[in-house]
Amino acid sequence: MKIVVALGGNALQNKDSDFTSESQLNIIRKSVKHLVDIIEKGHDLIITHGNGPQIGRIIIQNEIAKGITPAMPFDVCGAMSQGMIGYHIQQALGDEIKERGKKKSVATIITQIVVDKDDDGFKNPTKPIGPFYSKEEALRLKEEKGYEIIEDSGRGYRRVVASPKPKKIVEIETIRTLVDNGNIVIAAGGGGIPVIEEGSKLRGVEAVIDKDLASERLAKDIDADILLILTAVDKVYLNYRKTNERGLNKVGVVEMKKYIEQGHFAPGSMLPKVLASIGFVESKRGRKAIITSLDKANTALCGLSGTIIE
Ligand SMILES: Nc1ncnc2c1ncn2[C@@H]1O[C@H](COP(=O)(O)OP(=O)(O)O)[C@@H](O)[C@H]1O
Ligand SMILES: NC(=O)OP(=O)(O)O
Repeated sequence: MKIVVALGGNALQNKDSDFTSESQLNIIRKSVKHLVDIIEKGHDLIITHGNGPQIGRIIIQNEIAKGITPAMPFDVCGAMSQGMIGYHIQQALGDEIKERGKKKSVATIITQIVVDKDDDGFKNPTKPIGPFYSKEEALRLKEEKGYEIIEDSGRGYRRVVASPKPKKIVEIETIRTLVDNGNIVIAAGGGGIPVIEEGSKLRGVEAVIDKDLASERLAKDIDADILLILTAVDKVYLNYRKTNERGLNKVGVVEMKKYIEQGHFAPGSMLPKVLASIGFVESKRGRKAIITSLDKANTALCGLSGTIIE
């Protein structure tokens, strides 16, 4: 099977207070073991990943360094996050594959994704980036730096930025060629670098695309069989974090759409995962999406855990 695996933040970082490069590589080394288990079952993997915490921190580094060295624009920070995270996944995955006596090449593709310059996402910022703040810190940053702030699923306050929808993956032919030739590809990291078309040229824009929606685009474009979204929770829940919380196992798209209308999924966190899953499953008969945690990925592929949307 051809599987697009979307790695969420918890596969890339330990906790919000431990952001060293060493810590990121260590957690990725643990995460890739689950991915190599999938590869050993004979599946072809295309890996995407988030970058919300990482791009937020790169932007903070740029803000602090202002006056010493020029600040890089958002699109360049997005490219930096793709390179940084792709490098660690590429190294960790390559080492794990070698250790298990397998032969497979791993390559990261710096990926640009075309967005519509008039996308509503530019007017209404929804993508949380960077660290979590207390309410007081968040209000101070709003005042001092003009950040847009939201409360993020009961986990604290975060800066939000524009998040236009992904329309077209610029490097799709390269990705397809590498996948078709048996390579493991890391692409559309951080949702891809958002670019707009200006005549025959591309121009980077100030935004962060949602990686789950970008993963849906990629999974459709390479004709994947499964979109596997790995995050911090083992399942999608109804009435999440309430006393009547209930995990979803196998769900059809009609039922899932009903739950969206009832407001069960938080925008900026679970909602894009559910929307990406529905979009992928609806696009072709036989396609399946799974939302689960990294440690449940393998059992979920056997239909034994996670939320499976068919
Ligand atoms: N209905 C829901 N079911 C499960 N998790 C939910 C739900 N609504 C919001 N969430 C939150 O969404 C989080 C996943 O989104 P996010 O942290 O943005 O993902 P990522 O792993 O891609 O960074 C979960 O860890 C949980 O805190
Ligand atoms: N770009 C993006 O969606 O990142 P996260 O998954 O880390 O939020």
